[in-house]
Amino acid sequence: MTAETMPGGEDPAGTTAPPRPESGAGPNTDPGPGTHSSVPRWLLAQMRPFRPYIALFLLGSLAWQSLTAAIPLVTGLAFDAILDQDDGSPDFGTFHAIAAGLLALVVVRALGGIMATYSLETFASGLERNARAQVFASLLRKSQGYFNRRRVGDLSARATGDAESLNLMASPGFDLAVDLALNILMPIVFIALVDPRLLLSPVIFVVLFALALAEHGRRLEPVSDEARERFGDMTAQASESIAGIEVVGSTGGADEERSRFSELARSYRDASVRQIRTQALALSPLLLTLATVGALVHSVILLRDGSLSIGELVAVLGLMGTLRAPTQLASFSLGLIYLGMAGAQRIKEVVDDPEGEDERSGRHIAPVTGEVAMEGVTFGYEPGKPVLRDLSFRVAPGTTVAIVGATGSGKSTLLHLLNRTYTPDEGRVLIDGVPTTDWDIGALRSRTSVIEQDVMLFSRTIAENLSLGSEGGTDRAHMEATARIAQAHDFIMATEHGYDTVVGERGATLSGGQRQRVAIARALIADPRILAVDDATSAVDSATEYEVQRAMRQASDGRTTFLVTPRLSRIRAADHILVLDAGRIVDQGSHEQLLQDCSLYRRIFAPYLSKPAPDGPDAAGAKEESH
Ligand SMILES: Nc1ncnc2c1ncn2[C@@H]1O[C@H](COP(=O)(O)OP(=O)(O)OP(=O)(O)O)[C@@H](O)[C@H]1O
Repeated sequence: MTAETMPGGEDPAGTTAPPRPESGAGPNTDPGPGTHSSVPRWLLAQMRPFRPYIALFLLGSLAWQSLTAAIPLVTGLAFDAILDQDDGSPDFGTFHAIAAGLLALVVVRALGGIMATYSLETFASGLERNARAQVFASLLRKSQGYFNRRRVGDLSARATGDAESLNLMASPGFDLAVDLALNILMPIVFIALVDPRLLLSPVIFVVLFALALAEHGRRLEPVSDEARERFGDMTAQASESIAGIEVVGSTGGADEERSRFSELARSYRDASVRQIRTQALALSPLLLTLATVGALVHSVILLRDGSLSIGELVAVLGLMGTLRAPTQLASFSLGLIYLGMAGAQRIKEVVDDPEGEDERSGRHIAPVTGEVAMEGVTFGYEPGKPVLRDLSFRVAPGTTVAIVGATGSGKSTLLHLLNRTYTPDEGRVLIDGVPTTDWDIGALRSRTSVIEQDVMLFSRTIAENLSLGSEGGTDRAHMEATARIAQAHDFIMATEHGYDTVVGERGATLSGGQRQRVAIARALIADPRILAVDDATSAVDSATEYEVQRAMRQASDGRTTFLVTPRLSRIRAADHILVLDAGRIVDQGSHEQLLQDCSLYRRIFAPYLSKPAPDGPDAAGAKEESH
């Protein structure tokens, strides 16, 4: 059975890429954030699509357990047929009939067992798959701010280890729990059939056992939560260190990273040991031994009375024996269930987090023409700490806007508001006069491209990286034409398989300048009307820088372009310049106007105007172009 055909593969909870509710693209079955008020309720909702499998599992288990309990009883009858005849001669006719019945019971029991196992495994793996899909789909809907405040490794631990804990909770966790319940119920029913007076010991046992389990569960809950949390911490540290392995290596921080990781691995191990130790401290096996001794003593008394046969005594002891395995496994089963509940809690925290709401799309769909305005925009990454304050400006379609300001003044942040990577806390960002919050996010982003300072490529082919985001891919001719504009075609063709060359993770096998040009080509493929370029080319050699600058110039042709660049010639050539200081626009206008009116602008550029082509960027990151 493939994942797609599994129950729940039809996405009962709106787990896989649910349509945006406002887009009108189809029914959104996502229960939405905050609708599961508790973990058990959330788990029940997850189980709903698997009801037929759960029913088959229960039926199969019932068949297995009832027949397992019936076998000692029927064996007892066989003993009686041989030993307990009034005339002293064994009744082989009855014995053979009982033996044939036993064979039939064993076959039916095996079929029940197979049905139970198949249904349970389908249910368990489906539960894991759906939970994982929900985490992933909900992460894709989250706002950028959500990720800024969380560790990637911990989030991926929720989609992997925590989702797997749901599988283990179902199988063998639930399996053992159901076995346990039936294994206790069945012998009790059969013992009652033998002689209701014999219920005394097992019933006392069941009551004490239930009390012991409840207490055991109370102790297991916190240690299980802690084990899952520590697992998340450890995974987060591992993925951060691996992602930053270059820095770790180049700064000689490997020993420190190793000891940090060892520390977290030790905490996880300690938490797991605490969980297992708590699991092992279950009283139930001791209780069962006492109950079996009680049942034996009671049966012998009744045998002496003559009110119980030897066959019945054998049957009762056999039935008490069937309690042993599930009793021993009860705490193991409970441990898995509590670990699963802890995992479910962590998954639920992601899936039901209302922060995902930030990204809800508006309904406005229209071709973007490229008029951009901000009206009193204030924004901060953290509440109460604005990075941009009260920004206002308006530019016509096709304008090139340069943003200048000291490092940390908020230039990159401003670019991220244009395509609603972030939403302003106050004020409005208007694209063609419509607030970004009213735009259908797909329509807005399909014609608004941002070229980041830190270019991110996926470990896929160059062609796949280039057509990222264009539904149905991009035809090769268009891709090549765009790569030529971005000055990327020649170096792409020089790679081993051209456009089909697979790049390393995050584009590691390409140089900084090459990555940038792939990013420019990628941004241009959708023919955006608004282009935001965060250009930090200072790290590349001058020949590459020239190529990148040429690409940037061509890319901005005919588009509303927002430019954060260290290149003075590009700033000077811009139609409009915004001067940022500590998150405020202190002045705006053309280069000449600003040189005349803005003292900060003059301070930034005066040294380079009197002394062209300096070697490095100044405090504002501005330098004269060398080509
Ligand atoms: N993801 C983030 N989470 C929290 N704070 C952030 C984040 N990104 C930037 N900041 C903070 O916002 C402020 C503005 O950063 P931003 O990157 O916009 O400045 P910038 O002018 O582009 O700087 P630079 O010229 O160095 O690139 C800085 O104080 C920075 O620490």
